[in-house]
Amino acid sequence: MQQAGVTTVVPERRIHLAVAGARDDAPAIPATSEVKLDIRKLTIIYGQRVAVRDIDLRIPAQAVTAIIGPSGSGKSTLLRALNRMHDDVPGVRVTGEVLLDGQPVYGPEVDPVEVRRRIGMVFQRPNPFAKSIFDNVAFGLTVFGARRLSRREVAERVERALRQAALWDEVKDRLHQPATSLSGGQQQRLCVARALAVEPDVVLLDEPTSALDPIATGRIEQLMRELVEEHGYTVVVVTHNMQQAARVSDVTAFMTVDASRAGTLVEVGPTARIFTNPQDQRTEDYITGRVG
Ligand SMILES: Nc1ncnc2c1ncn2[C@@H]1O[C@H](COP(=O)(O)OP(=O)(O)OP(=O)(O)O)[C@@H](O)[C@H]1O
Repeated sequence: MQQAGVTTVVPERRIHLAVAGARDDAPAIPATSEVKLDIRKLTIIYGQRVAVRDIDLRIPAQAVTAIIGPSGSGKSTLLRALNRMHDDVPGVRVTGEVLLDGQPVYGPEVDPVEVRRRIGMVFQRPNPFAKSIFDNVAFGLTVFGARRLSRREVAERVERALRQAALWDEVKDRLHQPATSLSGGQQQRLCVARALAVEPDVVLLDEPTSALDPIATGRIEQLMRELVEEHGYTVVVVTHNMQQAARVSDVTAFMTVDASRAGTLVEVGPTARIFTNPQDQRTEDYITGRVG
């Protein structure tokens, strides 16, 4: 991971982005790159209020996509719509389409539980259950499991998920201790492991480091890259932290609030381009700290 800041030219002006390590080594997303999630005309309404309007966004497979934007621009609302987290909230209406590998996530015959197995989620604050480390990771295997796994299969899945979440070495000798005995950063990696145990395709992370110190934050950032580069997951992360978006993501989507206070997507593109040569004035104003 690069750590240096980048000085760059944004139309006719030199701006030192207060962005450590923008991923200028990241390849541009080729036009043919596989689309994992295809979001079409997605609108999300809370009661009478449109929170997010007409979002068209394609999330590439096996890449980290960051969603950035000011508070209230609907980043979390959009993220939650991707795996139907709004289904159980009264008064929330979602229109438009989300396709996962070309298949509608909101189709009438689609089981939302299966959607959530394929699209896992990690929240802002680590939220382990009041159970052991092992049982936290094994939990989803009982909820989502199509068939009952043997004890050995469960143990193998738990170990694999903990390894992928870069936590195995720290917990392998204390798997039956309470999850609450872990540090905040370890708890957050445990939550990642819990999401991975059911073998999803996509991992959504909603401000996953906002409650963590810089070292634990760095570990989660590194983990996001490993999930993509070593294990082939598709990662979507909502973050307030532009340095984080620049460090970890391949693609950045910038959202803002329109005149009617609905969240809209302003632009999306390879992260290096968004941070060095944004096409829209609103993006430039945000990344250079003039608004936000
Ligand atoms: N459950 C809810 N009921 C009603 N309105 C909501 C609900 N959740 C969010 N909103 C509203 O929807 C809008 C978008 O909120 P959201 O949390 O998605 O934005 P955000 O960009 O993620 O903000 P932040 O960066 O502050 O987390 C806000 O105006 C918010 O008040």
